[in-house]
Amino acid sequence: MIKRTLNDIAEMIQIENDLSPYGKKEIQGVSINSREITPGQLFIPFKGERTDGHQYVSDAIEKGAAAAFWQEDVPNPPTHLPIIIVKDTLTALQELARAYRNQLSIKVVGITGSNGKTTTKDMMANLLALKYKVQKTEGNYNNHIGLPLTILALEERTEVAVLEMGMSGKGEIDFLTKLARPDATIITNIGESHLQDLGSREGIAEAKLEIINGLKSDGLMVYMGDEPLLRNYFDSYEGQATVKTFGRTEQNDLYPVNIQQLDNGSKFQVNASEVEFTLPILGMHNVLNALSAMIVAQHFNVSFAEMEAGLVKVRLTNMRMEILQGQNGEKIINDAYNASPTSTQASIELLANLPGYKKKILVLGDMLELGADEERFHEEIGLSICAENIDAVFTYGRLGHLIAKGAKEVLSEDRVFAFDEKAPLIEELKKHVNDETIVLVKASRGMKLEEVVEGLQ
Ligand SMILES: CC(=O)N[C@H]1[C@@H](OP(=O)(O)OP(=O)(O)OC[C@H]2O[C@@H](n3ccc(=O)[nH]c3=O)[C@H](O)[C@@H]2O)O[C@H](CO)[C@@H](O)[C@@H]1O[C@H](C)C(=O)N[C@@H](C)C(=O)N[C@H](CCC(=O)N[C@@H](CCC[C@@H](N)C(=O)O)C(=O)O)C(=O)O
Ligand SMILES: Nc1ncnc2c1ncn2[C@@H]1O[C@H](COP(=O)(O)OP(=O)(O)OP(=O)(O)O)[C@@H](O)[C@H]1O
Ligand SMILES: C[C@@H](N)C(=O)N[C@H](C)C(=O)O
Repeated sequence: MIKRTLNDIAEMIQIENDLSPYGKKEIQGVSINSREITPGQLFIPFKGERTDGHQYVSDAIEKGAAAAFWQEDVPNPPTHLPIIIVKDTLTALQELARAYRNQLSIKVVGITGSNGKTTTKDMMANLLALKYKVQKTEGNYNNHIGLPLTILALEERTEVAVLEMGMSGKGEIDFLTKLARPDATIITNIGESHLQDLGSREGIAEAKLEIINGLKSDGLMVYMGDEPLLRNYFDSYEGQATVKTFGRTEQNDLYPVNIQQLDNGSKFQVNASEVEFTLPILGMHNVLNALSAMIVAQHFNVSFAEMEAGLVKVRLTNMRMEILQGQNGEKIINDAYNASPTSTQASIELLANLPGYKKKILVLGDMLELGADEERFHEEIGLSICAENIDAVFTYGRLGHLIAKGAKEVLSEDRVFAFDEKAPLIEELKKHVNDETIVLVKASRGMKLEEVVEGLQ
């Protein structure tokens, strides 16, 4: 984590404060939450939806914070305390992170895409940790606040930082990538996430492609080559970066062969090696996520034989294809972190192809932020369900009724159940599960469908 004096920090964010007598006081790390302060940190207050962090500056320092920022338009700064007056605390956080990143002799991998950023980040970190001291985005800290916090948590001796870059609007990735200045970048896919804000998949692709704006000129750009919106862009790309593709088809630089679906993951080989890889994470989409990380790992001189050891140890951030056990002996795939049409289709494909279960049940909730076509997207999900592979569908939420409507076109009505409340859904679902059943649970973050998973356990 960042360790600098207050004088250093004033210089790094280019402000002129008389910090005496505190100028030589050193901070260790940064926090935006006084409830989580650890000794020596710099506390950065934000005006939030529920309260203003400036109310907690004195409290933070009493709890051991070494110093705090204070936004100049907030009255009554506690001048008797070690504080740095700034024009805007968010900008100060971001510029401190930018300056710190530029002082570090570190390689950076930036990962974006509609789906799979967090998963790919976890896989990437595992592969690079075989050879390097690696730090990565924790959880989903991937935006204009989370990414700067992640950078400021980097140790001076860290060799590679794996940073997740999220967005829900144009210009957001451009800001993040120019701050992080990555040496390698990945675009996992182009789905429909945040379509409401971006207007079209073309708009989503344009926003994701901003990641190349911060890529080092001799850097590596890796993208999902089966996506026409990306391939069309790179077919006329004239930049100096090395461009590599991954995907299902042989048009890509790296693609999987001899894929075996296991009950807890996949075995596969790739076109560029004889090594057989085992990925203890379900789903073909996660094989693709692994391929993107493997291309970057190869760029960092990690061998395929070493990658085999790295992939077999991958453990994902929770609620992504998390395999759990229910009260009645059923297996549960908790994939409830988030959902869009692309990620939901990937999960339905996974469940349909999973060997070893007599009964397979889908529990699907609303997919949010999809814009004007949201109802069509949900009905199409229902229509896509294959009656031969899926035994029952339970839906939750207003838009879940549209999934049910589509599902009833392909499954008999007695195999489709739509609910507006979680408790009755859980009660009915328990009647349908036993030790030969597997249940997959998926919806957007805002639906909190993990509460259904908890109801089964
Ligand atoms: C600034 C902050 O901390 N926000 C979080 C806070 O929000 P809220 O406004 O409710 O804060 P409060 O009013 O409660 O408090 C104000 C501040 O005061 C501090 N404080 C309060 C009380 C106290 O006793 N002491 C205090 O110090 C407090 O800490 C505040 O700083 O709480 C919300 C609920 O927990 C958080 O959600 C909110 O976090 C915001 C959203 C945030 O951006 N956090 C980042 C660190 C982050 O990276 N969060 C990720 C999610 C990122 C994300 O959604 N990514 C998108 C893509 C990017 C979209 C982009 N357009 C965007 O807007 O994000 C994606 O799809 O992945 C995470 O948490 O997982
Ligand atoms: N390559 C992929 N293609 C389609 N769906 C995917 C892919 N990778 C992951 N998913 C699905 O997306 C869900 C979210 O995965 P993950 O958290 O890694 O993505 P993310 O991009 O970080 O998501 P978010 O933007 O919501 O934070 C997973 O539970 C999985 O269902
Ligand atoms: C908060 C934003 N990153 C997100 O995940 N939106 C989804 C669609 C949700 O809120 O469920």
